[in-house]
Amino acid sequence: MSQIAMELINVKKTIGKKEIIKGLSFTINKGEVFGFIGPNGAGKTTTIRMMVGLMGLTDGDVHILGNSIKTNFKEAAQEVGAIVENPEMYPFMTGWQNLMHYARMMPGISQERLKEVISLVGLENPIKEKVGKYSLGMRQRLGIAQALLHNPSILILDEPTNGLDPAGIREIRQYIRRLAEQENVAVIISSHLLSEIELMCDRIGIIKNGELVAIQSVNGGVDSDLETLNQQIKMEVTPLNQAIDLIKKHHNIDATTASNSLSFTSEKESIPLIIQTLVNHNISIYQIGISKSTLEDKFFDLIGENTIE
Ligand SMILES: Nc1ncnc2c1ncn2[C@@H]1O[C@H](COP(=O)(O)OP(=O)(O)OP(=O)(O)O)[C@@H](O)[C@H]1O
Repeated sequence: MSQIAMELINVKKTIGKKEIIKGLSFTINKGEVFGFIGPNGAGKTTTIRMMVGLMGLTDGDVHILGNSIKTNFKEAAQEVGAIVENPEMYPFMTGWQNLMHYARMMPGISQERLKEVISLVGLENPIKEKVGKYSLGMRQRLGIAQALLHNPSILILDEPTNGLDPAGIREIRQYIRRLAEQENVAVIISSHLLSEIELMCDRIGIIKNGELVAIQSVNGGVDSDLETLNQQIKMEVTPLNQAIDLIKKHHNIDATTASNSLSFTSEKESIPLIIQTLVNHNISIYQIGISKSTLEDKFFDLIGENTIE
């Protein structure tokens, strides 16, 4: 069975004379959290509106579990749950009553399913309380529960962390990861704040001016089309200068120094080889620290801007 949940095939959108989306093609897998990132005005919301059928495509197609959104809209749409604008909730009704209200509009949603989605987003305790008393994070989770009622294979969230405090973001992150890992739901999240969603995504697609700039595996996945993040390595060694020369000579990497350490960036696969070179030349290694260069650095490199606002 195919692992592909959604496929964008050369999707284009022109509004008036302006080409807003200029031929986007990428796939999203089942059980994957995919971040859709770009500066304000890049075209994220427009793309998402097309993915969920709220807006027509000028050209190209979106396949959802193999069904074209153009020719098999009904089959495609029933596999998608989405929060595109802020979910409409009635503050004077309880969480349960709000969900019941939506469930009545859809055929075949059982009370069991309601309980299931409530537990998926961890709202068992406050579900009998009025939504007016909920925090923004709880309201977002209720919105996710609502979007999941009809058991879709794909959940699309446009800027789900907007306005949330760090604790709220952490909670959303937990439940989204759980959905992907336990329910095999493909989750697509858009954001212009990379640092907020970096930790919850498996892959990130960066969009700028309606074009895909890069697709990046967050944890350095094995997918061959994907560029993995370089590692930033810091080593405390002696003698320092000899170590720098050896790294340059044998691995063609320029290391820099700070106090009695050296640092450099390299692919993960090269790290053991570099260590071996140093050990073979009797360099004493006291400490090694490895950190990923942040996706934010990469993001700014790619879009060539210093700020995303
Ligand atoms: N109905 C429309 N008519 C004309 N231009 C539009 C329309 N909708 C969007 N645009 C333009 O298309 C571009 C992409 O907008 P979009 O809202 O998709 O970006 P975004 O990446 O979601 O940005 P944000 O992070 O600000 O939500 C912008 O330049 C916007 O001005």
